[in-house]
Amino acid sequence: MAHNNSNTDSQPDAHRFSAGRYLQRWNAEFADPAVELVYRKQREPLMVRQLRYTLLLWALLFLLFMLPDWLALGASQAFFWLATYRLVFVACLLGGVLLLNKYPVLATDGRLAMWLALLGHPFFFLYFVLRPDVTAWILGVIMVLQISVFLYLPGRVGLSLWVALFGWAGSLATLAALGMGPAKLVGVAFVLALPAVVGYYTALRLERMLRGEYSLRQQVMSSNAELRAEIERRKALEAELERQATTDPLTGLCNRRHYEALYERELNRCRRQGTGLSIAMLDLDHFKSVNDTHGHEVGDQALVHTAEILRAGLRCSDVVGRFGGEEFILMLPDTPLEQARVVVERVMQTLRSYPLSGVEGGVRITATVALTEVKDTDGNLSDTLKRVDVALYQGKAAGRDQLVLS
Ligand SMILES: Nc1nc2c(ncn2[C@@H]2O[C@H](COP(=O)(O)OP(=O)(O)OP(=O)(O)O)[C@@H](O)[C@H]2O)c(=O)[nH]1
Repeated sequence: MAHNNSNTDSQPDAHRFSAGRYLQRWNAEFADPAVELVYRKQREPLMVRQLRYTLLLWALLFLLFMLPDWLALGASQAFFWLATYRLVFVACLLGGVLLLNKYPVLATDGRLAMWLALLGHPFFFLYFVLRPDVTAWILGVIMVLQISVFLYLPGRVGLSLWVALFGWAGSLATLAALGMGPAKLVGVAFVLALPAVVGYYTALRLERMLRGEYSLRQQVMSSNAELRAEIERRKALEAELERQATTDPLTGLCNRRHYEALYERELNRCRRQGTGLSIAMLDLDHFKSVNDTHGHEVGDQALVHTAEILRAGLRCSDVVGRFGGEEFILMLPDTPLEQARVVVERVMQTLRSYPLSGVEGGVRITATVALTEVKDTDGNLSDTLKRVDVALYQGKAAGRDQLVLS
């Protein structure tokens, strides 16, 4: 497979990870290098810890095994060479730990561990030369090493394979150089190959499992993110639908349906608390001529302008609505008629004082307003509005731009 886009974000697309399908067969690494890098980055802290312990353990074992050397070889030249190799190699291992602390990426990159493992192997080849009496033991140790290279080096099966091949070939070459016969060499080749093969396939399965599990986790996380985004989108859509269902699209004020619901709620509350609820109907004067003179668009602007003045001139708890046309309705909870009158007169005055700008000469707007306080006999909004309509009609007939109480 080939992916062209190299995404190094911490969460690459889910479809790039369909449950390990994109793992390379021979080393169980992601075929997409970008995905492989992201995966290694995520494992880095754990791998650094593990590799640090492994290197320190190797260093300790290398030092400890100096004791059997001493017991077998005493203060001989062979001991000196082996001890020197041990000390140099231990120094390299400790250097590796220091490098690892400074560059944590070396843990998952795998090459530091590979070079250290390659450096450690010739020690055993030297052992073959200096201790021919314990060849079988050395072969045993190398077999353990073959497996441990796969199990303890960080998840780069491909690199571990090189180390195992080097140990296998180096051991055979050394033993051949020391005069081992072909029959024995073939036997040793098989014996040494066995742990390498077992180690390789075990590590391959382990790495495949780890990356497969990582892939699944990424898919789940990505699906969750998509789900969350979809939920957010639907919530926004619902809110928008709700807004459209309850507001007048031109002015953003409450529409009639919503207004009636709010009226019910406020009326019940005001009756319970014994406070007055006043309702005013505001009808713009000669609005037809605004449209006729300046055009429908300016007429719309005048409606928006009026809505802004109404909203700004009232309390937050007051409710302004537009029932269509050039009619606005004001609901003033907890406000008896006399107080409402003051408020409405103030709003009418503001309307008079602020003509619609942006049009040559401005558009002067006035309104006729009918105001009433909801009575106990009013069953619903229509009952109240009937009274208001009559008052409004009277206001219009009486010359407009005036407030009529009913
Ligand atoms: N621009 C615009 N005009 C509207 C809208 N709704 C209603 N109108 C206009 O408002 C005008 C209302 O006219 P009329 O009912 O005669 O009332 P008026 O001209 O204000 O006269 P009076 O109320 O008697 O003072 C009509 O020309 C409608 O077309 C709207 O949403 N936008």
